[in-house]
Amino acid sequence: NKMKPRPPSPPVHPGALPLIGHAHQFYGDPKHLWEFVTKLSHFSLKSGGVSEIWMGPHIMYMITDPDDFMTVSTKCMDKPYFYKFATEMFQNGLITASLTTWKTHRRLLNPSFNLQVLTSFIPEFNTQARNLVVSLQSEVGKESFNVHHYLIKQLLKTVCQTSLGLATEDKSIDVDYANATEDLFAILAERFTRIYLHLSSTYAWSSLKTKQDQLLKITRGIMNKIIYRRKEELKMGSKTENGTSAKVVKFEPLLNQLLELADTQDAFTDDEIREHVNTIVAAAYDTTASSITFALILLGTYPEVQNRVYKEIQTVLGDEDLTKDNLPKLVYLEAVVKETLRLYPSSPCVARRIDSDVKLKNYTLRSGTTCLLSIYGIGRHSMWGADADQFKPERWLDPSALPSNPNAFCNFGIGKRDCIGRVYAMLAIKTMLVHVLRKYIVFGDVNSIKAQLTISFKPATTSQLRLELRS
Ligand code: HEM
Repeated sequence: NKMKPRPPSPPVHPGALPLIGHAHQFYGDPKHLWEFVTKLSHFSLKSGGVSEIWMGPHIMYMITDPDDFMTVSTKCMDKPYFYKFATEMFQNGLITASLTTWKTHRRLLNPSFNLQVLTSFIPEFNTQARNLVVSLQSEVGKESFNVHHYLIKQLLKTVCQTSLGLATEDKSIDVDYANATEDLFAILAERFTRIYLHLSSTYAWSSLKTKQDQLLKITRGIMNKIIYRRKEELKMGSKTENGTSAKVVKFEPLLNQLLELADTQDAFTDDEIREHVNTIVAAAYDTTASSITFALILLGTYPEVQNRVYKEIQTVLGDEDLTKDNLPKLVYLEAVVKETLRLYPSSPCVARRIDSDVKLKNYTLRSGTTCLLSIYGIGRHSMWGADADQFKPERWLDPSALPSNPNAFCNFGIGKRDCIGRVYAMLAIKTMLVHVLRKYIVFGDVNSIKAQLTISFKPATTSQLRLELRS
């Protein structure tokens, strides 16, 4: 018999039922979803980096091995069927676009995220961080409060500024847009956890779909108005040397860059521009706000780390603003941010469609399945050492103490379909932290925080942080 033996299947997560597989285990609120994802990740880690779960008849693999993570990220660029749930929301935006559209559009968008463009945003990051410090003032000396709430609002404003370049007095993007986007994320997560809503035919009749349509009308309406107005302004030549009609803006916002590409290279339609801006705003503010929240809570839990960050800020910056020259000198702050992301990844799990058999180190993933890549699991892998679960920013200062595997830190994804905003995120996170820590001492206890997963990862506990004025 010359037939090759079938490669072994990865260990199956416990608790599968006939027909529905593990679908019932997904069912629950966002806190439950987070607990379940951590459970799946730990099972995969214990199973040598690959495990299997069944959403009804559909096979999904869970990967927590860095090499296998890299193999899947580079070989498979398309997204699985449940990303399509977000297609109505983001259409041809980078996250949900078809592979063909994605290839051309990613190439066109990459220059908008180069270092020169991003460093031109730093003064705006400083301004927004100062606004955050002012708005936090009312919490000084009070009980523990919901700092994530403040960060969501401030980061949405920041990302909208750099993406849209609205004048300071322009309130086009405000509570309505933020609330609608948050609710849309919650709808996506809820649909994912309810297998009977995976079919578009059943979803079409659900109350969730009705709510989604109403919310989409709001977000589209707001964005369309802004784009239309900007086009008119640019046409009328009110473009200033800053590249925008907004009087005080000193950079070229993303929207203007895209309109220019549309004008000169016929690169995008108006709808596509809206879809890109919408996607980028949504991908940016939520993840970044969560990361800053967890960094502050961790600094509040470990006062000696907070002191060391503060001392570094004093030595490197004194009272100066952040600039492209002094930012790279904040090495301990960078270590704190990376360590926060490693343990509390704001994008803890991404997924790929397996469209042809993929050979991994010990298993072969079958074509027609889905692969979940657990960023959370890689962050807790034993390659980080016996102290993998502990918050120790110092590990980043000693390269010999870090895992030798180049894919160990994969919080922004790996390969061509990685995060286009990784440098943007690092700049924004650091700027916000510097301004807050310079003004306040923060107190928190990370062990008292429950987390939840609604597309991105965030705190579920609302008492998160206390603030005292730094004297
Ligand atoms: C701490 C903050 C952030 C984290 C942890 C994060 C993480 C990620 C990850 C893991 C991916 C890959 C998704 C996948 O493989 O399916 C991704 C994609 C993406 N991110 Fe981020 N991100 C962050 C901030 C940002 C920011 C600030 C922006 C924009 C300014 C952004 C825009 C995007 C976009 C557009 C994609 C899709 C890229 C593509 O498919 O070509 N992200 N992000």
